[in-house]
Formats: sequence, structure tokens, C-alpha cells
Amino acid sequence: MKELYLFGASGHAKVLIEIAESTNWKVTGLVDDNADLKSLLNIQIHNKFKAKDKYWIISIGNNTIRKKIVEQFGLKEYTKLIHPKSSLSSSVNIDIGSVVMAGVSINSESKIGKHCIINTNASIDHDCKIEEFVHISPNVGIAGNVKIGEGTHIGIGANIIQGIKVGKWCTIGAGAVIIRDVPDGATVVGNPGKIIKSTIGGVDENK
Ligand SMILES: CC(=O)SCCNC(=O)CCNC(=O)[C@H](O)C(C)(C)COP(=O)(O)OP(=O)(O)OC[C@H]1O[C@@H](n2cnc3c(N)ncnc32)[C@H](O)[C@@H]1OP(=O)(O)O
Repeated sequence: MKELYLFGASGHAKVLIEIAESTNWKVTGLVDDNADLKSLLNIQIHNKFKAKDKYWIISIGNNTIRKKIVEQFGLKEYTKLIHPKSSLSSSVNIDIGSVVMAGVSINSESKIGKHCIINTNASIDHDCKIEEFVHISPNVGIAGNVKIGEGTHIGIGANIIQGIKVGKWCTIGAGAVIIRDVPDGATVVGNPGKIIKSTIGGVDENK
């Protein structure tokens, strides 16, 4: 059994611990910078880690924070976690640091970048390209040939039709239906999806 370290003792980490336990991993290190946190699912939480510790996943749901931790800590040995009850085509590529939850389907030649979360029951069809630090929430439906830019969060139950390009660091609201390309930094809600705000370069243009 291989030893896995998780950074971030969140609800998301609980799901990852259970995926690890149902595969070939044992979570031997759980790290969080909140000194008040003591344990999660009976695993002790530490506030420090040793540089030699190997095989990490950043177990934080927020895409921006996950990216900051990867940049700050430079933990090099990442792995990926794939729930045994997910269905992935043999031509799918999942990069390091990414996690795939129960019930997920990913079809032919789709690519998932580094440090992504593909959450419970999401469906990603053929030839999609999901860039790094993306979170695809539970029950999202993504048709063929869709591109999702770095850091974007697709909200729970959203659907995206075929061939769409969603930009970087966008937020797609829960239940939205995306039928047109989405520019970088946009927040889109509703059916059909409409832009309600935009943050380009970290500035919310609506404020
Ligand atoms: C395992 C897990 O837990 S995974 C986590 C899954 N989480 C999600 O999917 C969360 C997705 N988040 C959302 O849908 C949020 O509502 C967001 C990000 C789209 C918007 O949040 P905020 O920026 O706080 O916007 P706010 O709540 O102020 O709403 C702004 C307007 O958009 C509307 N709106 C917000 N979300 C939605 C939505 N999903 N669909 C339709 N309209 C919406 C609001 O009604 C409001 O309209 P109004 O101005 O006419 O009153």
C-alpha cells in the first residue's frame, strides 16, 4: 500500500480519504495550517510536513487556493486519485494532482490537466480539454469537444453543449446551461447562460 499525504483538512479531503482507502493508497499524512484542527475521519492533522514526504494531493476545493499552495510549497511528488466506480475511456489522460470522484464518466481522448477536481457523477464526453486547477462540480454534463480554461469552476448540475470554449478563471453557476463561448473571468448563470459579472486580472469589473 502506497503512502499518501493530503494538504487541506476539508470536507473535500474526507471524500479523498475514502477514495484513497478504496484504492491502493493509505493516507498517512494530513496537513493543515489551521492549528485548531486535530483530526479528520480519525486521521491526525499535522501543521507541518517534512520535505522528504512523498505523494501529495492538495485537498482544497477552492481553485485559487489550491493553485497558491502548489506554487508556495513546491511539493513536487503529486499523484492522482481515481474512484474505482468511475468510468474512464482508456484513451483519457488525467494529469497529476487531479481527483476523479464516484460515478464520473469521461469519454474518448479527453484530457484533464493538473490539480483538477472532477466531482461526483460528472459526465465529460469525447475530446474535451480541461486545463489545470479546474473544478467540475457534481452532476455537471459536458458534451464533446469542449475546452475549459485554467482555474474555472463549473457549478453543480451545469450543462455545456458541444464545441464550447469556457475561458480561464470563470465561474459557471449551479444549473446553468452554456450554449455560447464564455470569456476569461466571467460569471455566467441561468438557461441560456448569461454573464452577470467579470473579474479580469483579479478585479471585479462590477465593483
Ligand atoms: C461537493 C460540493 O459541494 S461542490 C460545490 C458546488 N457549488 C456550486 O456549484 C456553487 C455554484 N455557485 C453559484 O451558483 C453562485 O450562485 C454563483 C457563484 C453563480 C453566484 O454567486 P454570487 O457571486 O455570490 O452571486 P449572488 O448570490 O449575489 O447572485 C447574483 C445574482 O445572480 C443570481 N444567481 C446566482 N446564482 C445563480 C444560479 N446558479 N442560477 C441562476 N441565477 C443565479 C441571483 O439570484 C442574483 O440575482 P439578482 O441580482 O437578480 O438577485
